Amino acid sequence: MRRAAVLTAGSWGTVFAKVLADAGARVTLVARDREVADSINGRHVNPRYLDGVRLPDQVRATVRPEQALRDAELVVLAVPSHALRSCLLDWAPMVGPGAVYVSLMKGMEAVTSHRMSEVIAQTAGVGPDRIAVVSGPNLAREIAVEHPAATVVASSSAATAHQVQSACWTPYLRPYTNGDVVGCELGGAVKNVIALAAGMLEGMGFGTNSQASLIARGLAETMRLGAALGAEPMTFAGLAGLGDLVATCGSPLSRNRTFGERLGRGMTLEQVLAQQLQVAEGVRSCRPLLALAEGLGVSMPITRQVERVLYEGLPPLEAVKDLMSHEPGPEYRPR
Ligand SMILES: NC(=O)C1=CN([C@@H]2O[C@H](COP(=O)(O)OP(=O)(O)OC[C@H]3O[C@@H](n4cnc5c(N)ncnc54)[C@H](O)[C@@H]3O)[C@@H](O)[C@H]2O)C=CC1
Ligand SMILES: O=C(CO)COP(=O)(O)O
Repeated sequence: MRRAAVLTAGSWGTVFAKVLADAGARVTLVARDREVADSINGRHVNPRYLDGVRLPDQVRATVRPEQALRDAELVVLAVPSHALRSCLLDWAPMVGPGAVYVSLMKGMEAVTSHRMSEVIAQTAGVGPDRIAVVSGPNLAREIAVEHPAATVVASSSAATAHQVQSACWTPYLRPYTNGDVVGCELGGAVKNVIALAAGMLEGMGFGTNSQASLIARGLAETMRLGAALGAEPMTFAGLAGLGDLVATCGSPLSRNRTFGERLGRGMTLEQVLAQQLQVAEGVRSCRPLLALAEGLGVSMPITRQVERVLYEGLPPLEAVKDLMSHEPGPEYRPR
């Protein structure tokens, strides 16, 4: 039986632990809190992040990472992106020599603008053949109740991608492989910023044309950045690109969209943050994404306006007016 460690027991980590167990693995889920671990072991539920969903018996929980990592063939990482480097510095020495690292995360590191697979390679000291990324339209709560969905497993190693694909193929989750790690990670990180903007539009009362225009132009700026970084254009037409943008921008389950909606209704960043119990990755990722884009001479006007709303106090309606007043040009331009 395949052995997997999932760190940690937040929303997506808990649901992905269920996916792996339903696909036949023995899973150890690392919780930060003993109460959560006890509840998973005793009652098979994670009341803090996934109330009402029973986890399979093959999911066991611990608060001790070394217990989970000791014999894990798959090390699945689901922490907020800003915490990954410091977490892995602790965890990587406990990981066995042949284990594959699987990133579920959709964010960029502040200051370095590194993608999560880059942070894994640096801190764990492993080559790209031992890293895979899972991304796609995968709202945790829907996967938890087994609504059918598809996802992408990206790795530069086809063998690793296939290994992770077979580890997470269930009757309700259909994983496709993709060799384009850069494109899959960028799709996941940028869509969170665009979902913040989608929420703002919702909060201001705008309709479907506004949302669809945002999704299409958000995809355009994702693709420009991707092209500059050598990503495959077709990745953005797939699950980790358009698929995830549509899911996240359209769903009230999205934390990023909900965060944006509150800003659109007039709340301040501090007020929204005070209510936020789970991570909304776009809030921290928009700056490193912009820094990356600026360094490459790529224009990301929507991401820039989201940053202005978040960190410069620009009212969302002014951000919309600004975007609408730019001199209109051709629909596609490389930069
Ligand atoms: N929830 C979802 O629907 C999906 C989430 N993701 C991505 O998965 C990643 C994790 O998201 P969620 O599990 O949803 O987040 P969450 O907010 O529900 O859970 C975060 C987990 O990380 C732990 N944590 C929080 N701060 C930490 C720190 N400073 N150091 C170490 N651990 C810390 C928490 O205890 C919790 O176990 C994010 O990058 C997110 O974008 C990807 C696909 C779907
Ligand atoms: O990545 C997700 C769906 O694919 C989850 O989005 P949120 O983090 O906005 O909830």
